[in-house]
Amino acid sequence: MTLAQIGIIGGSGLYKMEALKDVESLELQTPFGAPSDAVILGTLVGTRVAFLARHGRNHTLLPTELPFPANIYAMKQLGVKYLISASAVGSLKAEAKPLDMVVPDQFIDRTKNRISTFFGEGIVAHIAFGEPICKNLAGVLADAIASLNLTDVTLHRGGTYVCMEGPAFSTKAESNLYRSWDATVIGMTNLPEAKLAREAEIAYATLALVTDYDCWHPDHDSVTVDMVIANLQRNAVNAQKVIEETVKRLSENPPVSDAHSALKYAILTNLGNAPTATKDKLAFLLQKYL
Ligand SMILES: CSC[C@H]1O[C@H](OP(=O)(O)O)[C@H](O)[C@@H]1O
Ligand SMILES: Nc1ncnc2[nH]cnc12
Repeated sequence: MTLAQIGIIGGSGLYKMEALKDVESLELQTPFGAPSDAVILGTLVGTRVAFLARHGRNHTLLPTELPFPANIYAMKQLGVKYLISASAVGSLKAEAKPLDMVVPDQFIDRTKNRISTFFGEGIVAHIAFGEPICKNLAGVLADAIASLNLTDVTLHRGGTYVCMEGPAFSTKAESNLYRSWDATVIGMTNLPEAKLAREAEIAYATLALVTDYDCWHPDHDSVTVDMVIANLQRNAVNAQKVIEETVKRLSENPPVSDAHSALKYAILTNLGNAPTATKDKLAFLLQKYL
């Protein structure tokens, strides 16, 4: 049963969607454990959506501690087909200034300790990930941002998000290295989420909200949390407006997405002979293919 077709994962600063009505709080369990916190089901501009605070509503989980598989599987269990991730990021380019919004189209993986697949235990799959973000969902998100004409906010369509392990911010040498790779923003969370969402055949797009210039910038010797927090609060207000407008557009005109059939040619194992326990564990992902 589908409880919500649109999911929202709120990152640092976005722990709650103020405009949700008819709210239900679900303490979910998945075969991959419990999600970061209760999933909040609610109505936004007439559409049921599922909201999850990525680090918990009281921000208690480090990026490395995040239960990414449980978070994405929980969204799948609810019937989510489109997932919007709101995330705080540092900027690696002068033109992407604090408070700006970036809708990235690529990732570079610099994580070390993340689980970013549902597969294993007798079932092997290799999803295509050349285009890690759903272009159509990202287009709806970017158009929604553009339509709002937010004060002090410039929209940047496309760009590369470097996903680092953290929790410490980068060194200057690292920050300059990522700049030399032409990356646009840096964060600590979105890449494992995007991979798992693709395996779960959920279209995924990132609303990257710039909080700081990372440490490469001549005005910043290092990134500090107090610098980030001041901008997080303004970003959270803007993010909610953007999400509301995006949900309205998605419900009026749900886009097609390659992500919705990502497993079609990805599974190498003959599922007929695969371990029953693994098939049961992955039931929400595999049901179409069994
Ligand atoms: C706010 S400082 C660093 C913290 O913020 C970002 O989190 P999220 O992507 O959940 O908004 C970044 O990835 C770090 O986890
Ligand atoms: N400079 C930065 N590096 C990594 N993650 C961030 N999140 C917000 N700012 C960041």
